[in-house]
Amino acid sequence: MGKCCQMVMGPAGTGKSTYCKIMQEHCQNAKRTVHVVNLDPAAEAFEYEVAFDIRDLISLEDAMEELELGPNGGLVYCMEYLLDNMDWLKDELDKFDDDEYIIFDCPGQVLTFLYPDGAFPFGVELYSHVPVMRNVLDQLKSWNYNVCAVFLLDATFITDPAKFMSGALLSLSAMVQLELPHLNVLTKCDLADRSEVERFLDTENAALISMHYPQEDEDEGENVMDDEGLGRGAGGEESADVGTGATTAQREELQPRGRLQVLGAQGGVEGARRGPLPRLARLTEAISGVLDDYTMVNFLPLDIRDEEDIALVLHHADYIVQYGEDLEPKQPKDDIEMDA
Ligand SMILES: Nc1nc2c(ncn2[C@@H]2O[C@H](COP(=O)(O)OP(=O)(O)OP(=O)(O)O)[C@@H](O)[C@H]2O)c(=O)[nH]1
Repeated sequence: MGKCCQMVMGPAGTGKSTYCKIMQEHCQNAKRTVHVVNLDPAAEAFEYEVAFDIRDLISLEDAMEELELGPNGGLVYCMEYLLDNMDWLKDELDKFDDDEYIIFDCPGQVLTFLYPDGAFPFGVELYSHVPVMRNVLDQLKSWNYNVCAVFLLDATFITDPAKFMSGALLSLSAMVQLELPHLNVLTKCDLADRSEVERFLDTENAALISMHYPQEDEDEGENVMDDEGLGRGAGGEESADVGTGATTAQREELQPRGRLQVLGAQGGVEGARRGPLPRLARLTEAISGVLDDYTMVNFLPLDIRDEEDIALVLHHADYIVQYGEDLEPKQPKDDIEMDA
């Protein structure tokens, strides 16, 4: 049987370590061996049985202290250090038998700033903007590992489809950059209403977006964005920030820059509550339409209290990495009894 592994990734706090723990327990109960490896140099504690730990090679704390780096630079440095020391990883992996199944608990994104309501972490995109994770994965593949990316997103995101969609785009960018077979999992389903989760997953993104942010009558003063992403009325005058009464400079400080604006914030915290500007809402809807049309990002729900959910996620991952393909088919129990 070939070597198989899952790379468990996703934004910070989406439940990567918890996923590894419940998969390990599930497999132990099924008398199946999996090894969980910690590849997060920022990890503090985890509840699974760790096979080996990147922090024995380098930890984020040491990198930040010794090189006077911030958390983003420190994390990228640690992963590059791993890449320079792949013989360490190879030596550790070689201690396992050839047919062992490994689950890698990968780093989350570093928090550099927060979405206006404080819930969505964005930062250095280790999986899409720097090549280091891709290079680590290429090495694993060259050592004959069948690799599956398991990308986790928090079910509580479904309360805001635009936020959920930005998470789906993160998953998509990881898919594009890593070029790995990919499984998307919606974690923490125990915290959400199950029927709501099912309804959400069955509804197309574009429909969700338009339900959540109904379009206003755009003839009545369409907003447009200038180069700096500040809202202006149709006549070109700068729109007042009704929610906060903030000055332009204050609003600029409140507003996250770049792609976040595409997904909808106008005028800081209050603006984010009001929803996106009409033009941005149309863009968000168009992007979600593309995701729908090409069935690019689908999620499997995971409630960690539900063994069927856990088994189904594992089954999909096994299928992707072709785990057990060359196992001898088991004799059905009835046949064994009849033989005896
Ligand atoms: N209710 C519930 N809480 C969860 C679940 N998964 C994770 N959590 C909680 O969410 C928090 C973060 O979980 P972790 O498993 O540490 O998440 P992570 O993605 O490994 O976090 P980082 O390594 O910091 O990126 C912890 O307080 C967990 O107890 C879940 O399925 N249900």
